Amino acid sequence: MNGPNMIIPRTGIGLDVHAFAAEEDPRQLWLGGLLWPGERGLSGHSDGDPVAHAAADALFSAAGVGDLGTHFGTDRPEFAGASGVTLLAEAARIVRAAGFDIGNIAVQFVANRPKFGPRREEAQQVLSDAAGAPVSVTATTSDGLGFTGRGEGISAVATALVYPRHHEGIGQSASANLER
Ligand SMILES: Nc1ccn([C@@H]2O[C@H](COP(=O)(O)O)[C@@H](O)[C@H]2O)c(=O)n1
Ligand SMILES: C[C@@]1(CO)OP(=O)(O)OP(=O)(O)OC[C@H]1O
Repeated sequence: MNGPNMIIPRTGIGLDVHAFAAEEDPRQLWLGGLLWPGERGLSGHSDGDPVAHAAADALFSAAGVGDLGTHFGTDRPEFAGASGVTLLAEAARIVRAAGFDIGNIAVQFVANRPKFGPRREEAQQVLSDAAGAPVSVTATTSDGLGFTGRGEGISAVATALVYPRHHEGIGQSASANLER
């Protein structure tokens, strides 16, 4: 039952896909907030980190304050080459400014490589520091199927849980608080 003083958490979802850059392109791979030396880079306006981007989009979705394009559009030259960690930290700042606290973020990416397991703790630490809340990351292959199976790109999906810091009028004030 929803009492007048009950805090109702909100979930959000984010999905991001980046294609691998051409083989001759010197872009480096950024994934889960980490640099992966020797791995082929992903294309993108920013550093192309789908894990960080999906996490940021899940936060925006949970707070109901738009999405990645709303806040970090590709028409904004200041985000060219931007680090996914920086975008996630900025997304968390925006969501908190809109009146929400962040419970957690969970991300799963789909790729044949890099092999993520050995660097999971490192990635989770970097992303959790950026979000100021626990971020967990899991990885899977698509069993050789689809664009991820063919090694054409990497996809990531994320969920986030946020909850309003103050109960009153949060539905109306989320956008207004963004301006403050
Ligand atoms: N890039 C990846 C992909 C997967 N893993 C780990 O391997 C496990 C098995 O993958 P399946 O595709 O067969 O589910 C998976 O659960 C991950 O632990 C990985 O580290 N890096
Ligand atoms: C992050 C932004 C902005 O630099 O660019 P991309 O790196 O291309 O990433 P995408 O996931 O397509 O999201 C759009 C933009 O907000």
